[in-house]
Amino acid sequence: MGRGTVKVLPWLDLRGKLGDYIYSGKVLDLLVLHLKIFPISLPLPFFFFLTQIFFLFFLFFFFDLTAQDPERILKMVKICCIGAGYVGGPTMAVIALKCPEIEVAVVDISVSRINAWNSDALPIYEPGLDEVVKQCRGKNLFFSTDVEKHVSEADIVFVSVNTPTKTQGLGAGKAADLTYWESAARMIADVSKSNKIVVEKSTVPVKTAEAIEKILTHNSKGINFQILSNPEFLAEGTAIQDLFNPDRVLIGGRETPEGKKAVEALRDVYAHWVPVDRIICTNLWSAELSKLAANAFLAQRISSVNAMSALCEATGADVSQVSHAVGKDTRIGPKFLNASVGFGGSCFQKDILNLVYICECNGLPDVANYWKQVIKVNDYQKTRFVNRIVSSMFNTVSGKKIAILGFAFKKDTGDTRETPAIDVCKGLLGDKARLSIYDPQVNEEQIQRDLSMKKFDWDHPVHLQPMSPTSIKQVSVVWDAYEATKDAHGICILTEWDEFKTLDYQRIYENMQKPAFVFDGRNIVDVAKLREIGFIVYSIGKPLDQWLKDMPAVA
Ligand SMILES: NC(=O)C1=CN([C@@H]2O[C@H](COP(=O)(O)OP(=O)(O)OC[C@H]3O[C@@H](n4cnc5c(N)ncnc54)[C@H](O)[C@@H]3O)[C@@H](O)[C@H]2O)C=CC1
Ligand SMILES: O=C(O)[C@H]1O[C@H](OP(=O)(O)OP(=O)(O)OC[C@H]2O[C@@H](n3ccc(=O)[nH]c3=O)[C@H](O)[C@@H]2O)[C@H](O)[C@@H](O)[C@@H]1O
Repeated sequence: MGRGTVKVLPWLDLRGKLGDYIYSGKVLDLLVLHLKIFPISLPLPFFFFLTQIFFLFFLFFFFDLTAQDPERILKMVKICCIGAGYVGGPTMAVIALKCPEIEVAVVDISVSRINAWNSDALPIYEPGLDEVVKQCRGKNLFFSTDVEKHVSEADIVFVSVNTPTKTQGLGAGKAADLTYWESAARMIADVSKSNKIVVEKSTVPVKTAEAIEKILTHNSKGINFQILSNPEFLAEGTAIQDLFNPDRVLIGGRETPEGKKAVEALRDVYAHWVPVDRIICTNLWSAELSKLAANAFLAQRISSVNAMSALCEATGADVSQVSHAVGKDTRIGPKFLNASVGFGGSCFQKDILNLVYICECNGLPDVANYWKQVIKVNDYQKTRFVNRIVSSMFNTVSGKKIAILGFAFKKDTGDTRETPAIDVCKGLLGDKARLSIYDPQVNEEQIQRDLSMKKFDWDHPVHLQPMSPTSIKQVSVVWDAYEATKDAHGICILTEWDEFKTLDYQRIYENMQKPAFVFDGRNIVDVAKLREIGFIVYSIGKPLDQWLKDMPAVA
């Protein structure tokens, strides 16, 4: 490998591109490039032949490509990623697409997941993913359960396994459970016969690299392992876009000559499509902590705006107007200021709990308490939403049908991990409501499983999760918003799917019990229009109907 020094100047960047064409055998592309540079040669075959020869000489001798990259010519670089999940799958597919000369194997202990990756129905729904996988699968992208074989053959091993919150023992409810990480590290040490770069892709506590280094070096049989931290910042629903055009790529490594070489090698992979000024190289601990910090900052913005939404309802202000005015300040910026029923997803809560635990372990209880508040406000927001529903429906929803529109934690994903819908549904079921749930990407089995699973149990490999949870009788799952809302007393919008904006609310109103309520947890409906139809509308952080003012919710 080794275009590490190559990307600094534009003409050297061109050399990199030419090198890629040569190494990946794209002879036709090379000829096209040649014609672009010497268009005059097309009608003159002899001149074309001469300039082609000149062009190749120019490449090999002037730019001295062979001397720069002897290893790349002799040996195709192999990457293996342990963990074919929401991060491992899309990230490796994009690396395979952007680096045709690199062979990428994604491995997992879950047979069903790997089978799905090898089928037409991929195991995760992510816009644009299908096309990327289809372009590379079977060429330089492979999905396999033969974990050991692919790890032993790889030059770079990414580890992208689950890092759930511990549910038992020391640090239960906060600390990260590194069981899967540790078992992956021990397996790497066991099967390796050549030097490797091991990359932390999972989100891990600060100093995990040190622990992993110890496991690897104590079991290494003389093999050299370099550990890098390369946290992932993609968001679900926009993963492919985020991977194609990341705000930054972060690589942390040891500040030794070997560590720096390893950082350079990984930087070379990303440099195939990410501009070098967006590839940030730091020490290991900064990279590990930056990931936790980034998620904590993002979640904090949502809790801040959600806290404001409660104040808006109390005062008659409109949270969307407040967010807009605040976000116009260029120091604050407009993103991530949408009030909601609460943030969900597999990482925000888990990573903040992890951060809190690290602060406590480092004797910083005040810092820990500061971050804990972000989660407390999130829980408050979900409880507040449920209380608002129950109190406005005469303080009881017992036996009433409530339509739940949207169950995924955000639009454009089928992921339900830590979705606020779970807590809202559980709250309503606790008050004996009957729920009719519709989400365009989440099926009944998943919803029943989510509503019966214990907190944090979801974050384990699929085959280690409870197999057949008892299904909840008061919950039905339907495949149409109109079916879900038929004869319902109220509607809760819990995911901001675009299709919920354009439903025929007049038709829905006519088929509902009266008074008919809409509780919009995502601020996507046209409140004035719905009120005109006859609905009593609650929209997070918006001025309240007289009805709602008369029935205050106790948070
Ligand atoms: N989901 C997301 O959007 C993001 C997640 N992350 C982090 O990335 C890591 C992975 O997250 P996801 O991909 O969402 O999880 P996931 O649950 O979708 O995937 C993890 C995969 O690892 C496999 N696995 C576990 N132990 C294994 C072992 N020893 N050998 C082989 N395979 C094994 C599991 O079967 C599972 O398929 C977590 O640390 C998470 O915090 C980081 C950024 C974004
Ligand atoms: O570490 C991770 O797992 C990832 O977590 C988040 O990505 P993700 O959880 O996929 O989705 P987000 O777009 O961040 O949304 C998280 C939650 O916050 C909610 N949200 C988001 C933005 C907003 O303004 N308001 C709001 O309520 C969303 O609806 C969703 O429930 C981060 O955005 C990623 O950078 C990070 O890599």
